[in-house]
Amino acid sequence: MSASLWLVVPAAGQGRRVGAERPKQYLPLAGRPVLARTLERLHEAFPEARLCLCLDADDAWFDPAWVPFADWRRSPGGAERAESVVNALDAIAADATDDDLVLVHDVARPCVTVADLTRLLAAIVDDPVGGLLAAPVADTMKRDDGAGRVRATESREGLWHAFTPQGFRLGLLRRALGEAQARGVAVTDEASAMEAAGLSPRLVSGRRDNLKITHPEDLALAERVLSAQQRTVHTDHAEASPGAPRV
Ligand SMILES: Nc1ccn([C@@H]2O[C@H](COP(=O)(O)OP(=O)(O)OP(=O)(O)O)[C@@H](O)[C@H]2O)c(=O)n1
Ligand SMILES: C[C@](O)(CO)[C@H](O)COP(=O)(O)O
Repeated sequence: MSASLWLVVPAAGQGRRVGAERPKQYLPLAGRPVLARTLERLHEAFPEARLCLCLDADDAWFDPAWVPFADWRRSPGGAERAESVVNALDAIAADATDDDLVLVHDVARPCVTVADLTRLLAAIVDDPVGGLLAAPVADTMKRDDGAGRVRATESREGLWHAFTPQGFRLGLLRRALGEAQARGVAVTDEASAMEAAGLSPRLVSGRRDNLKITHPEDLALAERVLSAQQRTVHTDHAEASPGAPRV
C-alpha cells in the first residue's frame, strides 16, 4: 500500500495577540476568512491530500463550507499548539500508517505559496527525518538586558526563522511529540520535538512572505502579500507543477 499525504492544520488558537472580537483565523483577509484562504492554498497544491483540522470544541465561527477537501475531519484543540497537533495525529492514526507523510501547517499562515509547498514536499519525501520551510535570519540580532537596553549583539550565523509546513512521517512524529510531552519538554513546533528526540530536520529555504498572522498589523501586511502574489502567482505556480505528489 502506498503512503498517503495528510495535512494537519492547527486552528484552535484564540488569537490573543491580535486581540480581535473573534479568533484571528476567522477575520476577513481580502474578503475571505483567514482559515478559508489558508485551506485554499493547501488545496491548490495538494488537492488529493487528506485533511485534519484542529478546532476548539467551543468554536462557534467555523463553517464547513470553507473546506475545499473531499476527505477531511476535525479534531479537538488542546491547551497548546503541540497538544492540538497530538490530538490531530491521534484522530488520523486509525486510518493511516506510520509511513504516511504529515505536513503540519498553521492556519495563521495564509500566504504560503504553492511553489513552496510542493518544493518542501519534494525535499523531504526521501529524507529519513523530514523537514520544514524556513529562512535564514537577515537582521542583526540584539540581546536585551531585561530593561529595554542592548546587552549584546548575537551572531546570526546559522540562525533560521522556522515556518510551516513542517513535514514528517506519522510514526516518527507521533513518537517524538509523545516523548516530548512525557518528558515535559515544551515544543512550539514539530521540528523541536524531533530535535528533542535527537534528530535533525532538514531546513528547506522558503519565501519570507510566508508570515504568521500574530499581531494586529499582520493582517494588512498579509493582504498586501496576497495581492502582490496575485501578480506573480502564475510564474510561481507554473514552476510548482502541482498534481498528484509522490509521498
Ligand atoms: N491551543 C492551540 C494554540 C494554537 N493553535 C494554532 O497554532 C497556530 C500558531 O499559533 P499562534 O500563532 O500562537 O496562534 P494563537 O494561539 O491563536 O495566537 P495567540 O498566541 O496570540 O493567542 C495557529 O494556527 C493556531 O490556531 C492551536 O491549534 N491550538
Ligand atoms: C510553528 C511556528 O509557526 C513556527 O514558527 C511557531 O513555532 C508557532 O509559535 P507560537 O508561539 O505558537 O506563535
